[in-house]
Amino acid sequence: MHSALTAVRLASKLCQRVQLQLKAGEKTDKADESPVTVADYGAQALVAWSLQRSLPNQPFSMVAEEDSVDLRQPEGAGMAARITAMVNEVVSQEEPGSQPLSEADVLGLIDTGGSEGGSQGRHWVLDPIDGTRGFVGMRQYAVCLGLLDQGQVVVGVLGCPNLPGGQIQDEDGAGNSAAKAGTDGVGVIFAAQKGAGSYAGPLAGSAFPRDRLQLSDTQNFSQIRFMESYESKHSDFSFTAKLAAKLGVSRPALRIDSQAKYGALARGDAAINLRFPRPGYREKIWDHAAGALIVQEAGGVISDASGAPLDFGKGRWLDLDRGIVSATPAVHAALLQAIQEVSQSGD
Ligand SMILES: Nc1ncnc2c1ncn2[C@@H]1O[C@H](COP(=O)(O)O)[C@@H](O)[C@H]1OP(=O)(O)O
Ligand SMILES: [Mg+2]
Ligand SMILES: [Mg+2]
Ligand SMILES: [Mg+2]
Repeated sequence: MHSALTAVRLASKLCQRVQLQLKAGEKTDKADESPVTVADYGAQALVAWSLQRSLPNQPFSMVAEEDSVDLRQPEGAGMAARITAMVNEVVSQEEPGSQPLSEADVLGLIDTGGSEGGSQGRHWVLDPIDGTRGFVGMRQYAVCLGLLDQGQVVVGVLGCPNLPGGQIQDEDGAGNSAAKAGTDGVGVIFAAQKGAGSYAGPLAGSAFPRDRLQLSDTQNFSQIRFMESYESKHSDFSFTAKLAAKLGVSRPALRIDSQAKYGALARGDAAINLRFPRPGYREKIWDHAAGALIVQEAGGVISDASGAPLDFGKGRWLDLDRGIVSATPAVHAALLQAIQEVSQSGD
């Protein structure tokens, strides 16, 4: 757990610096049209560097989102140099006097994320920046690190540099319009260990997060609200609006990017998190592993749209029925019922 916290904090530091300096043109779009920035790559390299340094005698396997293929093309050379410089800036602060990493070292670190994972052995699961669109748009994003042991998530850590430390009250108070990283009380780290609970605390500093998260269940649908993606292309807002109406949830949706939603759910900012991507979209394990454990250890429930638990031991992808839903237990049960009814009604 200590190594995961350290790795996420270092990567978050790099992301915060890059977000402050974001320049147009330093973003590429992958084949699936999702953006990727110097910070996505840099954060992935730093997490690999930090974990290997903290745990030198353990076999290292990591399932992570990015790879260095585009950076090894001639067009990627400038970006690779910039990433190497960013990574070295953080490394030299962490380990003063150390030999700087070469570009080849950094590309090699990024490529340690190519593991297939699975139901055997231990594998780190990393999304170096979840919510890259939020990152580029100066909204929410999260550095997400999980540890799989025999196919089960046993550790989950989320670094959320732009998340307010207190509960989000109003819909646009979610840091969506103004990233205030570094200002007082902004920046939260969530951590969970299987069987040992979920905790939240300040991202800054190095203290173990101390606030134990325990969800209180409710059936009061007129009071609760749900969360969903900020990006309409990531989830079907018309379906979620029908679900909310069916449940009697009248408060407007809280729309924020990334797995910061899972942290927000675990601390009670909202009672439901809904995600219904377009048909054919394949969910990846790094988009949910850390957040799922944080929700479960706080007393929440997460499943696919049919109620089946998520199986993180099947490789890089999740195999599931339509969407992913998480909520407090009684609300989750009502939600599954509502999903069936709204799907059957066909309107
Ligand atoms: N077309 C898509 N549909 C659904 N999710 C997507 C799509 N493209 C990228 N994502 C991923 O969805 C997650 C963001 O969800 P949300 O909108 O709820 O924050 C991210 O992991 C993002 O990837 P990435 O990690 O590259 O940002
Ligand atoms: Mg991406
Ligand atoms: Mg992601
Ligand atoms: Mg990502």
